[in-house]
Amino acid sequence: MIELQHLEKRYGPQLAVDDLNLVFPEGQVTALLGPSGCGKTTTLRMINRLIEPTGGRVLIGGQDTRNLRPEELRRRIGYVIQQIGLFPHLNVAQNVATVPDLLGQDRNATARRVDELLELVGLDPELYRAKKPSELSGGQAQRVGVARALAADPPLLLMDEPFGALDPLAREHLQNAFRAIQRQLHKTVVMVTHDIDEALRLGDRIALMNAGRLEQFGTPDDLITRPATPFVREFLGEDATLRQLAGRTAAEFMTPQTACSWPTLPADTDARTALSVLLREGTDALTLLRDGQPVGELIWSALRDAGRAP
Ligand SMILES: Nc1ncnc2c1ncn2[C@@H]1O[C@H](COP(=O)(O)OP(=O)(O)OP(=O)(O)O)[C@@H](O)[C@H]1O
Repeated sequence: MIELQHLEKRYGPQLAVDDLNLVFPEGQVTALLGPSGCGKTTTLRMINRLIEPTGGRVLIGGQDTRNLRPEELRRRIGYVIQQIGLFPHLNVAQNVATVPDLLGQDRNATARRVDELLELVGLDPELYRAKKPSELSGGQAQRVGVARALAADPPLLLMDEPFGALDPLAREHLQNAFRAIQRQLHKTVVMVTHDIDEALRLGDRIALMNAGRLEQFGTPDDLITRPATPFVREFLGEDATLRQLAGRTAAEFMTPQTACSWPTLPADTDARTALSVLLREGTDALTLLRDGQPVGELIWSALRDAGRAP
């Protein structure tokens, strides 16, 4: 568990992070969401001491991080950034093995682990193990970055816009891969994003920040249906998907289907509520009912695509 207590970062007169108090739940993904410049990255980097706070403290497993050496701390915490930072002269396997090698772990065990991780992120080890970063697409390099962060099996993972700079299709693939990995590994993840859609889809919890302060901490459902402040309502209101769903029913987005394969919901439920139920259930679809009978399937992508330009 990671706990921020009165965390503060001051740059001259400016407070980039202002008295932030937060507990990131164990085994869950928390999305740090908010507009550009609100302090998301600064907050993330204070957790692994890439940035030193000017006030307050960070506790990891109850231990004050000021009492740990920064290098030691960083080895225990996986870190994924958008500019992946793979070592260009090392091949994929060597990149993934960086931390286990640094820790002097058994070479054979590491080689097996590298292959497992490459499979987990959807890269065939036979094909990719020996490739150099320059031979990878952006999406493949991001996958290697995720595998590398998982290689030392850290209980904590910090991710800064990990799927940014990818085209929408590659981004969605990698988001799905991440969801599948997380279902298996249950890491405690803090993920910075400015993308509402991504925070709703991947976050078990969302911490919405504004000007260095916390506006709301809650489940995606909490933020959509119970915004704590006008800022939260307005920020989520900017999301194209949520805007398109306003005033419409779930039935308008369903595909006819008489089988009952998913959690159920009445077909005349309003579409925003249906979205929040989908997020809460963590499934890809819901079965819609009329008079207790299945009439259709509401798939996540149908709701999301409502907000995308044709
Ligand atoms: N080294 C620095 N010196 C001075 N000001 C800084 C420094 N780093 C960040 N800031 C300021 O602190 C504030 C928070 O920056 P931060 O990078 O944490 O925001 P962010 O929410 O991650 O933004 P973005 O989504 O654009 O990356 C910004 O106003 C930024 O200009």
